[in-house]
Amino acid sequence: MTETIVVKIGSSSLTSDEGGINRERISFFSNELAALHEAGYQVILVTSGAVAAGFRRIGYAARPKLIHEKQAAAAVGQALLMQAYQEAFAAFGESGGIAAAQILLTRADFSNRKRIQNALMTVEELLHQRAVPIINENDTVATDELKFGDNDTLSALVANLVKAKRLIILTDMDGLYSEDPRNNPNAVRIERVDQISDEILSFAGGSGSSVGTGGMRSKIEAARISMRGGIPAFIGRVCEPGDMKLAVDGIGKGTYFDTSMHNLPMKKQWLGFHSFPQGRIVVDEGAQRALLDGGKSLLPVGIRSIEGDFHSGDVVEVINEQEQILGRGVVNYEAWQIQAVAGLSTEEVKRRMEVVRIEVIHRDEWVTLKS
Ligand SMILES: Nc1ncnc2c1ncn2[C@@H]1O[C@H](COP(=O)(O)OP(=O)(O)O)[C@@H](O)[C@H]1O
Ligand SMILES: N[C@@H](CCC(=O)OP(=O)(O)O)C(=O)O
Repeated sequence: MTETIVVKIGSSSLTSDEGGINRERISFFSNELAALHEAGYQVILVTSGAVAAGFRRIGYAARPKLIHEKQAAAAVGQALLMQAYQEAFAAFGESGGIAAAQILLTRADFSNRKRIQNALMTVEELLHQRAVPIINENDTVATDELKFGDNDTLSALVANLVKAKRLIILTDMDGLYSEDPRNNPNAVRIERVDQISDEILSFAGGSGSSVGTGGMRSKIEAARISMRGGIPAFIGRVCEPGDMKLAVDGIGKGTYFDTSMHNLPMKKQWLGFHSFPQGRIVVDEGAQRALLDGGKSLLPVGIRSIEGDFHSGDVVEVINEQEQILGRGVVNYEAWQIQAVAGLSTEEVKRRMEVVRIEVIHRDEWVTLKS
């Protein structure tokens, strides 16, 4: 089977701080992507840069802050960005070059089964035809509260969706450092990460440039989503010819995030990444072990307390007493029912209440999110 690589390029690598596209950089990255394409990979690009590319052209002096101004800038910049990629990719391959295809997605598209399946089918057909799908958030329609905001998360969701061989997140730094090197030149680079611990998260700061948005923090969060879905990730820099291939081959300039997880089926991707939890269940250590290590269902006996007023069939988040998120699942009880039976043994629950299923969350309707 042909392997797919998802590459995410941030605004800071494609545009200048003053606004506008850096055509040289676009041409360089397109060269690097074409080399992967020619090596036989299926290549998907997740690109930022629409706002940064468009704000000057539309007449703003600096990157706008207001949502409608950003959306207007993105509407202008997205066209400029695609035009630049179209021109750059036209130079490769046979008869007219590699076709670059625009796909604009929102968070709402991922939550809607039909829409995301349609998007996936389109992406697969484009890859089959040896085109390069170029994905960005659909900034002009994404509402503030539902925005990805940065494209790091979007790229991890895309990598999961297509079951990529690797997610490559490119930025202006050659990997994750123990601290932002812009603030501390003595910070050391982390070569490999196999678990996103609190320490790793504490290393990551915000964006260093005036055009980037997410900084290292959102990249680490993206790596976590990717790893959860069984997709190894790389965060780093591609600055010399051949660097992209090295990054894919596991010897690039950056940090590698390894995973021993299996790919998540579509249903569990929805549960883990796209559903909207209606409440929280706090569980004890025994229940945590059963859910995380034992592949078991959640029973009333392991429940300490609940938060929120949810109904049977809703998605809830499960946390431990230290408030760490363990995962999400579809709950089989009403919130008031759990309140009545929390901490009780299965026999006692059955004695007190008529329930359709004894499991509060069945393991088939559960996805672990704690790494
Ligand atoms: N621990 C860290 N290691 C490396 N870079 C970091 C770290 N913490 C914060 N950063 C900053 O994250 C920036 C990259 O994120 P961002 O500006 O959002 O770029 P992009 O536009 O490529 O997504 C770097 O330029 C750097 O200043
Ligand atoms: N969709 C937006 C992405 C916003 C952004 O700047 O993201 P990033 O540079 O990846 O932190 C755009 O194209 O401008």
